[in-house]
Amino acid sequence: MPMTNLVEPAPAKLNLALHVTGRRADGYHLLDSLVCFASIGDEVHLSPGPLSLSIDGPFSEGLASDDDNLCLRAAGLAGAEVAIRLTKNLPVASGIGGGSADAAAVLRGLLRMGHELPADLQRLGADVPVCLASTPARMQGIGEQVTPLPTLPPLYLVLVNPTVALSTPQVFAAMEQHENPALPKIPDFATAKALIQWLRGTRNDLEAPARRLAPVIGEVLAALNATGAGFARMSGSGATCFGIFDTARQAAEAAGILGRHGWWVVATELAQPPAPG
Ligand SMILES: C[C@@](CO)(OP(=O)(O)O)[C@H](O)COP(=O)(O)OP(=O)(O)OC[C@H]1O[C@@H](n2ccc(N)nc2=O)[C@H](O)[C@@H]1O
Ligand SMILES: Nc1ncnc2c1ncn2[C@@H]1O[C@H](COP(=O)(O)OP(=O)(O)O)[C@@H](O)[C@H]1O
Repeated sequence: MPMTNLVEPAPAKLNLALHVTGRRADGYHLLDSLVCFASIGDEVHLSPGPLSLSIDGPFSEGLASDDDNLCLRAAGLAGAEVAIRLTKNLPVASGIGGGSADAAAVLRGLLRMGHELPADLQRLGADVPVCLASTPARMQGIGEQVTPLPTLPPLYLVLVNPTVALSTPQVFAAMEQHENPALPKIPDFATAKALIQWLRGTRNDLEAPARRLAPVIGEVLAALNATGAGFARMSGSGATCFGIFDTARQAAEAAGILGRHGWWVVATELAQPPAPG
């Protein structure tokens, strides 16, 4: 039965590993990425009505509710008349898929309201297909090949953004080496330790160019390591970095210490899969 007013979470996307394996003739890059989703995220509220968007939340300032907003673009592509309220909890242009996660949440909500998924989701953004399911996946191609993975072990995460917005195209353009090896075989991870061990054999190929554009990323990674992260890396095109901690308590304590830098800091865990239907 189609639903009317509803709320859809838009979980933050994390690229636990991100290899750039080539570049297409149109300039888009081929990726091989282990992607997961955090319980922190934006929130999308949908209700029937003429197409409209209002934005609230800690990062609403500086994000226009105009036709370029990915929420409106997603609803427009689906041909839906819907009133959208976006609660923007995630920093904008920060490598954790905020815009793509929002677009995917609007599309999930519209599905629940009885609409159909539009063709060619990638017109909205390379990350939209993986954000649609918001469950752990291997992402390949330019983002259109999404292979779901088994559930990951519990992860106690701290996300840190030094409040520097990085433009995704600029970070790709600053890469020096576009052809890098693919990810090693992804096993079924029984524990966080096993996952970390595997991550040590992988990279984020966008980290070096992002650090050249925003050297503070190096400080963030050093600070995560200094507060006891078992593993720390930048996500996507940055500048948000994640640390993996042994326990929720250690993550919360580290977040308290890291918050003193004046950065955006949050302790979080992996997202629960979205409710079916
Ligand atoms: C790098 C990644 C990794 O997950 O994450 P973010 O840093 O954006 O979170 C994504 O591929 C980003 O996805 P998304 O932010 O949706 O990118 P899009 O809007 O489609 O593309 C923005 C620009 O990034 C470059 N781009 C994007 C994806 C890709 N596979 N190759 C590219 O070269 C292109 O210059 C493109 O014009
Ligand atoms: N709903 C939205 N949330 C965030 N950014 C949006 C949204 N709609 C459009 N954008 C635009 O998309 C760009 C990329 O933002 P975002 O998706 O947050 O970053 P990233 O791709 O690095 O994860 C921003 O510069 C912003 O202007």
